[in-house]
Amino acid sequence: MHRTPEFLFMSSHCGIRAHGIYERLCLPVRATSETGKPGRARLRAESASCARSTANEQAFHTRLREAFQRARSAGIANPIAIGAIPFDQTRPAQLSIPRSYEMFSRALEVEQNCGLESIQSGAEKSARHVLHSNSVPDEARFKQAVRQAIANFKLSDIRKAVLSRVLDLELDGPLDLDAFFQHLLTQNPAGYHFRLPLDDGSQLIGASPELLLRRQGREVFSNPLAGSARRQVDPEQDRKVSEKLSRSSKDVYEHSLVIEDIRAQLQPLCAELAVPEAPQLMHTRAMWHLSTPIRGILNDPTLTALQVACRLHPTPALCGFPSREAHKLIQLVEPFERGLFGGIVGWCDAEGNGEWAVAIRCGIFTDSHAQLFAGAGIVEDSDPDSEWRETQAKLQTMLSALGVDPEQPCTAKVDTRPAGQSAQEKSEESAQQAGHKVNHAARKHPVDKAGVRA
Ligand SMILES: C=C(O[C@H]1C=CC=C(C(=O)O)[C@@H]1O)C(=O)O
Repeated sequence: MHRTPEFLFMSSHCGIRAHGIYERLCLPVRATSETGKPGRARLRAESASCARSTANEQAFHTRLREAFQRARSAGIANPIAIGAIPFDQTRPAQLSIPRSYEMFSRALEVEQNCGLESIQSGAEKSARHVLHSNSVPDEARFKQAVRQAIANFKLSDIRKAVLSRVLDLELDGPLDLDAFFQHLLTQNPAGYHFRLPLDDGSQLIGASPELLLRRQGREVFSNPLAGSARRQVDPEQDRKVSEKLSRSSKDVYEHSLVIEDIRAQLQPLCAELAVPEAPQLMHTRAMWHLSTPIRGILNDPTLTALQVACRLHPTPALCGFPSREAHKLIQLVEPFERGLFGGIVGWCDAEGNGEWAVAIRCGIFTDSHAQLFAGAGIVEDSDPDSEWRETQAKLQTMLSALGVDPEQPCTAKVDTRPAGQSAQEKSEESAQQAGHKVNHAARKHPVDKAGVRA
C-alpha cells in the first residue's frame, strides 16, 4: 500500500508519485492579459503567436529555475516541479516542488494493482448514487452559445472557439478516490492519468487522451486532438463512425486549425519539425478523435518542457483560432470560469525534461461532490445539437468510472446500497442524511457565474 500521494501522473512513458511539498509556485505564468483589440491585418499577422511569449512568462520560468536551485541546496538531488497551469495563464499556477517522488512504469503498476478482483472492488467502491445533477450551462444555453459563436464567426476573423460546460454532481456520499482513480485507470489504460490535490481540499482527477508537450533532451513531441465522434457498441457501426469522422470536412478543418497554430508556434523554436500531412484516427474507450503526432528538435536546448508547453497553451483544441479573440468570445459566452479545466497538468525536471497533458476528461472532486468538464470545438459548420451530444459523449469517460449512466446522470448503474430499497427511497434517505438540498448557485469556483452573459 502507498501513502496518499501529493500528486500522481502516469503516461506510457513515465509514472510519477510525489510526496510532501518543499516549495509552491502559485504565480500566474503571465501577469497580465492583453486587452487591446487588434485591427484585422494585425490580427492576421499575430493570429498564431498572439503574443504568447512575454517578459512576464520569462519571469515565471526564472522563478522556477531559482526554486530548483533552492531545492538542490536543501538536499533534493533531482528536483521536479509538478502540478497544473490553468486554462487562463493569467490565473495562478498550481505548481510545487515535492520533497520526494518516485518514478515508475504504469504498465507494471496496472499489472500489479489492477487484477480482476481489484477492478471489481474499485468499481463497487467508487459507485455512488447521484442525488442531483446540473449542467452549467444547461442544454438550451449551451446550444444558444454555439449559435452565438457561429454568428460571431460571420462578423469577425474568428474561425473556431471551443465551448464547454461543467456537469455538477451531488453524490449520495463521499467517493473513495483511491478506488475511483483505480477504476478510471482500468477502464482507460492509455493516455494521461492525473490526480492533483488542490489547496481547498478538492482533487483534480482525470484520464486525458491529449498530450500538449513532452520534452526529452532536445526532442519535443505533441499530440493534438480535434474532431470527434462517439464510439459505438457494434464493431461495424464503430468502424463506420470512425471512417465518417476521417472524411468529415468539418472535423478535418477543425483539426487543421489546431495543427497550423501549433506548427506556427513550434517552427521558430525547432531545427527540425515533422508534422504529418493528414490526421490519423485514435480512440479512447468512449471517443474517436482526429490526431496528429508532431515531433521536433529544439534549436535552444535550454528551453524547458514547461516553457514550450506555455508557448503553445491554450491551443485551438481547447481555446480557438485566433487564440486571443477566441478566448474573449469564450469569456463572453461561457457562464463559468474554467479554472484548471482545459489547462495543462504534468511535471518537469530541472534539466527541462517533462510531460504536460491537456486537462480534459477530468473532474474536480470534493467529498460527495464532483464537477466534470467537457468541451467541443465550434466552427462555422457546427450543428448545436451534435456539439451538445459530443460533450455528453466526452463526459462518459468520467461518468463511466463513477458508475453513472451518462444519458441519465441521476441514475447510478452500480448500486452499492443495501438490497430491497428503491433508488428513489435511497436518494431521499441520502438527501435527508445530508440534511439539505444542494444550492448549485452557491458553489464556488469554477462554476461561479450565474448565467450566459452575452
Ligand atoms: C475539449 C475537449 O476535447 C478536445 C480534445 C479532443 C477533441 C476535441 C473536439 O473534437 O472538439 C476537443 O478539441 C474535451 O474533451 O473536453
